[in-house]
Amino acid sequence: MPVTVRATTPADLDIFVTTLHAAFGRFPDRPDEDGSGVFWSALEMDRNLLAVTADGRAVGTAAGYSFELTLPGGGRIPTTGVTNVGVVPSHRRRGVMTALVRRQLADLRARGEHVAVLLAMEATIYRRFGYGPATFTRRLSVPRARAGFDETRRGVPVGTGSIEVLRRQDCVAALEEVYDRHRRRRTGALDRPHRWWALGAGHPPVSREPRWIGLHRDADGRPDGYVSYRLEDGVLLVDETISTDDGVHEALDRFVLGHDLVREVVLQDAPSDHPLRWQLLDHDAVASSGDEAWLWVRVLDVVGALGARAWSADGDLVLQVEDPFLGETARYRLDVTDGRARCAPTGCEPDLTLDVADLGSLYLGGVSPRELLRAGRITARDRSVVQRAEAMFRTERAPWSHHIF
Ligand SMILES: CC(=O)SCCNC(=O)CCNC(=O)[C@H](O)C(C)(C)COP(=O)(O)OP(=O)(O)OC[C@H]1O[C@@H](n2cnc3c(N)ncnc32)[C@H](O)[C@@H]1OP(=O)(O)O
Repeated sequence: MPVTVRATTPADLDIFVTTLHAAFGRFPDRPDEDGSGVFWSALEMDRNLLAVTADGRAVGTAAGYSFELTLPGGGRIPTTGVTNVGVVPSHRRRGVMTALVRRQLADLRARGEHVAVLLAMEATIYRRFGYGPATFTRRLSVPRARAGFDETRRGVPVGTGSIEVLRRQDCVAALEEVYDRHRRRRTGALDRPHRWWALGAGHPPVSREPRWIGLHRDADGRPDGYVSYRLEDGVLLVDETISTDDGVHEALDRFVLGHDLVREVVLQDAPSDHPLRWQLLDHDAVASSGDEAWLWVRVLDVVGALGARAWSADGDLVLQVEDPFLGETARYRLDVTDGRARCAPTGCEPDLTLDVADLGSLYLGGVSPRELLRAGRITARDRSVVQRAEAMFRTERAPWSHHIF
């Protein structure tokens, strides 16, 4: 049965939420009277889509949030966080999602956006639509009894700040401000618009669920980091540790790893390059699990996207980018001088040939071209090209994203 995809308005909120929850098999929570209090409260109803059957039944949804994404080199671009894609079980596998995604990608291109991003429910769904996994997280668990820091390291930070334990609701403004400073500097991070904090939308510590916050302040008393956590049956679970400085980050890690009445500390969704095991006396005390993709990137405009980020090495590359979902193939010449790129369509022979989803994976510098070559995902003219690509795409730190939307 053919469906029509149409944009929603605020008047569609109820039908949007009901259809979405039917797709997920859940009953919709209702937000508080002021519109706050559940993760989807920050929906932008002028940006969402509904798939409707010929007899007027809503059977599918897709949403977009307006975010800003931090790129390698610190540039920031507007991007859409795609989410709430759902098709009611009675209408699956008939192309409803495909119709929603096709319309959404066209809309996002019309807005002039270079990339779209999403968090995937299942890693098998989104590659076909041109999204590639681009940032990664892992779960780090440490038995507290083995959590001693190695004080003989050459670079043990000299802490001049302090940590205060507060309830989440008593320091929201400080959390918002610290997060905002962090995300402007961290490649792969998304902003958390004020509206999310004001509504308590999203997940802790943005949402209003009770949390303890270790708020770090510098020597002048200015907040410059925090850790959001709770204790469950002797396990201290960290939602996120946010700071703009490695020394502050270590101070916050020391704080949770030194907490009394705790058997184990779990850093959920930690960056993939967290140096914790190199900071402890017992290298093997840190168990890493749950390695997974977090942010998936979909390049919409190759010229705009490649021109917007900074590059770690100068050089030139010709990329052939294949986009089977949109039925497009094109070659682009990338010329990098002093870390900035000029990118333009070309007719030259390609150095690298890759799917647009793999370009999305490489874009933020969190995935190595060599690894994709070894995996058979990209092809290269010769080895020297891969070395050059490796040096150019690389970023100093792994990109990390931790906004749940
Ligand atoms: C960013 C986010 O919102 S993540 C949340 C995604 N939503 C959910 O998981 C909610 C529960 N699931 C659903 O609502 C639906 O099954 C959806 C949205 C995942 C898919 O909707 P459908 O309308 O059935 O997809 P559609 O018929 O367009 O299928 C497109 C292709 O994706 C494939 N596909 C669809 N769902 C899945 C899946 N869960 N895993 C792997 N492949 C899938 C289909 O087989 C089809 O492949 P083909 O083109 O080779 O034939």
